[in-house]
Amino acid sequence: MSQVLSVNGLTFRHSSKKRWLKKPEVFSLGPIDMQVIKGETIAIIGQNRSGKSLLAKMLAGAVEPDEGQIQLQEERYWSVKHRVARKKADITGIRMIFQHNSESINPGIPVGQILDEPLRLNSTLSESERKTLIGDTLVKVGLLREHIYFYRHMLSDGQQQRVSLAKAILPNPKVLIADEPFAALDPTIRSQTVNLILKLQKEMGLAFIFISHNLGIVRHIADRVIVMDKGQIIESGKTETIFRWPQHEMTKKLVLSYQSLIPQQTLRDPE
Ligand SMILES: Nc1ncnc2c1ncn2[C@@H]1O[C@H](COP(=O)(O)OP(=O)(O)OP(=O)(O)O)[C@@H](O)[C@H]1O
Repeated sequence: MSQVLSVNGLTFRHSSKKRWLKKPEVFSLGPIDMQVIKGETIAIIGQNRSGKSLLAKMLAGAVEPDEGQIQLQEERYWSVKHRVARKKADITGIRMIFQHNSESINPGIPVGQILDEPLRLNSTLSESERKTLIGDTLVKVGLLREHIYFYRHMLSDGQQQRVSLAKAILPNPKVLIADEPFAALDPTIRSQTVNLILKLQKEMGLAFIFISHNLGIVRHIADRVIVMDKGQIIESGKTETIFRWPQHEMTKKLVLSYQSLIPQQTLRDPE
């Protein structure tokens, strides 16, 4: 099994300077160690403000850690010691999608242009190659080539989610990170999106790391679960092991509150 991502000693120390308009508060995260294998799905769970989003942002390169190292395959993607300038290939290797996906789609620009911009900046492809790639990617996420002419207001929530996904997978990343990707979607679109991501993972060998409060989805699609509390990973393991034999008190609490939402009949059913 090939490892795509390796994280060692990743640490973030809160400094009020970093968020000068927000209320000062003390928060530090890590040190975090984690390994990700090609094609696997990892869920990050935990209570509010446990540091899940911050970890995701550091992995995606949106927030700079204070210490540690992130290695994407053999390439050092980020390291404090070496302050390596991230190469284009590295930046496109890990991509992130957000919960409020419509905000990531500029309302004044047609879909084709939105998708072309990062390609234009990060690749050496010609205009016609980019157009073909964008069309193919739209089809891959279940949209039409003609959607390049559409503006945000002409798209449904589900279609907007697909555009965000298309944007994320265009540079053919190794790892896709998503912060609550299913939370804002209604149940039908949610299950379509889940299936779409599973399909893309199979086709592209994409590793998928997602944050979710929806433990039903977590149990359904994650191979492994990472549990966070107060900026630390307090427990991690195979999904079924975590759900059946949670060790840490916080994990027990999360699993119990999830089980209380499942109809009792389902719980008592023999396997
Ligand atoms: N860019 C940042 N700079 C400094 N501090 C941050 C940054 N992003 C988040 N934090 C701090 O990290 C802490 C954890 O927040 P985070 O959003 O990671 O939690 P979370 O586990 O994702 O919570 P939720 O489930 O509510 O989304 C908070 O105290 C927040 O203020």
